[in-house]
Amino acid sequence: MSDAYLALEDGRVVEARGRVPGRTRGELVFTTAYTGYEESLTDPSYEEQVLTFSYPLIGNYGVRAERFESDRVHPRAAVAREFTEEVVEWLADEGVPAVDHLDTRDLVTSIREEGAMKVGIAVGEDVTPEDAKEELAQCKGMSEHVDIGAQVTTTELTTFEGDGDTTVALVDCGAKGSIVDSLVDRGATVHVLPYDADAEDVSALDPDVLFISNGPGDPENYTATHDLVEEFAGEVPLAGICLGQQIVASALGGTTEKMAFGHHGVNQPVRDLQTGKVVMTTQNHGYTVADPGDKLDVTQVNVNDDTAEGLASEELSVITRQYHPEAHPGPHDSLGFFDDVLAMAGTEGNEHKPRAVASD
Ligand SMILES: NC(=O)CC[C@H](N)C(=O)O
Repeated sequence: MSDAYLALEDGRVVEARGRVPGRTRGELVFTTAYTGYEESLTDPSYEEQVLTFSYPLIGNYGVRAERFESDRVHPRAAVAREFTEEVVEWLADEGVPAVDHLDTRDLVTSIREEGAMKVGIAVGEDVTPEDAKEELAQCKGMSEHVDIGAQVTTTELTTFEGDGDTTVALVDCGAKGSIVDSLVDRGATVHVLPYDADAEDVSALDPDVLFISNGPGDPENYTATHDLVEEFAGEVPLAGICLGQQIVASALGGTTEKMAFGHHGVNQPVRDLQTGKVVMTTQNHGYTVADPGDKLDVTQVNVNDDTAEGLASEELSVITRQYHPEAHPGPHDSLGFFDDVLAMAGTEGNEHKPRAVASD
């Protein structure tokens, strides 16, 4: 008997050590990031997912709130080979079930071979495999969370003042805090809007850039955000990261699709098609732009699988990234993206010198 069971969609039930009790379910994904567990666990993009760490020891440098990317832990549960006590206390405070002492390498291999799969989790003294199977039976597919943006967005307009003269309207579909920081660091004033903001809300801000954030779930479900992109394309420069790239592409005539298990890690190589330069990037996504349509050009591709990593339109003033140029966690190779966004706005930021060694 064990005090923790994972019921997988492929029919297996895996035993583990229970670290934080609870019963839950979600799409089982993994990250190969070997640092940044605080940033990953507080990334709203993981909403409704169960996050498995391929790196064996999670918590070896403590837990500090200043590294958090949002105000709470977003995965429905956390899985690792070993969690430290400090991480267990943090997850317990947040009410997030956690398990360890299982073969996470085997779990990651299964996800790689069979694709991201649903999982039911039951943790506690008297749990049984049937409890985990009951959770699995209730688990929705990611695309079935049709209003997932409501679970992660800001409830009201929030402004972060910069000392330059660029105004950015950022639509919060589950934005990581370091995206806002990266813009404010460069002098922009960032108005963070709810994911379902309408055209009047944006026009009232008279922004130099409309920026669509990262976020969880299927990009096709963000209908209000699609409408904003369609409304302002060609009127206001557009930028987007991860989910933002997917929504912009879809709203401008492209298509998106679900990947087998996505890209979740901090060492994904991306090549710029113009310069040929390769940068290492942080990635966390399970959907991708299958076809950018005829209004956007692919400017950067993933070296491993040729998926679209950067899109642009000079005519419409659009620049988007599938990866996370803000890092947090991961390499700073692509922080220059934020300078490019402000340059596209045609205004001057502050004298900030990008922290990155090289921009993408
Ligand atoms: N980090 C993100 O913005 C993720 C985008 C989208 N939910 C995906 O999984 O592809």
